[in-house]
This record gives sequence, C-alpha cells and structure tokens, in this order.
Amino acid sequence: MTPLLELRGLTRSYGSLTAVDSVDLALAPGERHALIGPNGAGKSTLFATVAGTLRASGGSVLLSGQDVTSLPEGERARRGMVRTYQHSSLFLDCSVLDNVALAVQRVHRVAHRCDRAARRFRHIDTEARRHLDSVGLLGRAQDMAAALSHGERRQLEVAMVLATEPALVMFDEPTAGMSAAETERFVALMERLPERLTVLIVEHDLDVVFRLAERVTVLHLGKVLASGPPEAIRADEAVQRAYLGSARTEDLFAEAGGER
Ligand SMILES: Nc1ncnc2c1ncn2[C@@H]1O[C@H](COP(=O)(O)OP(=O)(O)OP(=O)(O)O)[C@@H](O)[C@H]1O
Repeated sequence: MTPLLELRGLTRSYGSLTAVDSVDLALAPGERHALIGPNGAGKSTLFATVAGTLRASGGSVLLSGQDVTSLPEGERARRGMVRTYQHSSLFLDCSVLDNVALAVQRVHRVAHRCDRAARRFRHIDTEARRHLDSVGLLGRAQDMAAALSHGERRQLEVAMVLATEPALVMFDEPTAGMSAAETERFVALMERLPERLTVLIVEHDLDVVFRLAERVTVLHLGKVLASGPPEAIRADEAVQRAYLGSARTEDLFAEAGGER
C-alpha cells in the first residue's frame, strides 16, 4: 500500500548544524503516529520541514506517493496536508461559528470575510455546525472566539482543521499549556477523530503520546533513534539512554507494563 506520508532521507540544516539528518519515515493511511525526543532532538524542525513551513536541505517528502518537497505550505495544505501551530491561529473577534465557516469556505473556494456573508450559503453553515458539534463546541457557536478558554480554542482549531477535509493532520504540541482536565478532554477528542485521518503529532506529554499513538518515532540529534509501537519504544534501551537525565524519563517509564 502506498504510504499516506513518506519521508526519504529528509534533511534540514541551519548553517553547519544538521538539525534533521536523513530521516526516513512512512505513515500508512489512517495511522496515528507520534514524534518524540529529548529537547533539541529536531522534532520542531522535522515537523516544519514536512509541512513546508521550512525548506528541506535534502531528501524528499511524499504525500500519497506524490513528491511535494518543492511545494509551499499552502499548496501542501490544498493537497490535504494540514498543520496546527503552537500559537493560536484563530480570528478572535469573530464568532466561534464564523471561524469554522471561514475554514469551510476556503475548501469551497468562496471569498472569505468575517461577517455574516461568510455564512450566507446554507451548506457552509450546516457544515460548520457539523464540525463544531464533532469537537463538542456547538453550544458555543455564537460566542466570540476570544471568549473561549485555552483548551476550547484548541478544540475550535481542530474543527477548523477538519473543515478543510484533510488527509493528514499534523499537530504541533497540541496539549501545551493545557490543564489536566483540558488535556483529558482534548485526548478524548483526538480519539474520536475520523478513522480515515492520518495523524502526525509532536507532543511533549508522553502520557498523551502513549495513549494516542499506534506508532512512535524517537528523534535524537536529528536522526531516527527508534520507531515502533509504544510498548517497544518504552522498552528500548537506546531510547531510555537518550532520555536519561531528562525530566521526562519518569513519564516514559511510569506506565511501562501498566494498563491504560
Ligand atoms: N532557527 C534556527 N537556527 C539555528 N539553529 C536552530 C534553529 N532552530 C532550531 N535550531 C537548532 O536545531 C536543533 C533542533 O532544534 P528543534 O527545535 O528542531 O528541536 P526540538 O526537538 O523541537 O526541541 P524542543 O523539544 O526543545 O522544542 C537544536 O540544536 C536547535 O538549537
């Protein structure tokens, strides 16, 4: 089967520093894949290079077998590869519903403005409400986005991503800054995402990673140190050594062998 996402020798340098070094990776359609690694391992750089936010210095990125390496981020998004940002990308002075309507409009290629005209087409309104419902925010549809809590804003961003009808969604540390309750709600939302969606997630909270991911890739010094199912990653001695001395070592092994 053709991988939904494939990286072949993907490399990104900053001057003489090779932050991402010849990374090979393949995600099957519908796979939930997490990218982890100690601080400075190259996760953010790899993520941005895959999304097209950063240019690759070498190697290639293939989406459903098509080489997208030379395409800018917007064109990759139009082809179904959508990323989230650590900082919010919402229109805070628009309603919650209008934020999603704008995302739906982009898919239907209708000119977008944050006012009532954004929803003058019934199908856009219906679609936007459906996506809001799927993330549990339909009850907040008429509120301003600015009135949402941090966790709710992240839920709204998921609705906006879903509205673009992506094949691959790349989440950049989605639970950063969330309370425990918000994280719990967010993980439940991620677990309810449509099965056909392929997900790549960079996440520092290893508890979240081990709950959501079917496969985990560990980066260390820009290279793939290990890639496999969560249980194998936890048991991997090279991974344990890479995390040694990091505050996250405990997270990595806290649940080893335990049930979730
Ligand atoms: N814009 C930049 N210019 C120069 N070096 C950079 C730049 N961005 C990152 N680096 C370096 O590249 C390496 C990888 O950094 P990157 O941020 O990708 O790692 P990371 O795994 O995401 O780290 P963290 O978990 O701390 O966010 C590090 O050595 C970092 O100092």
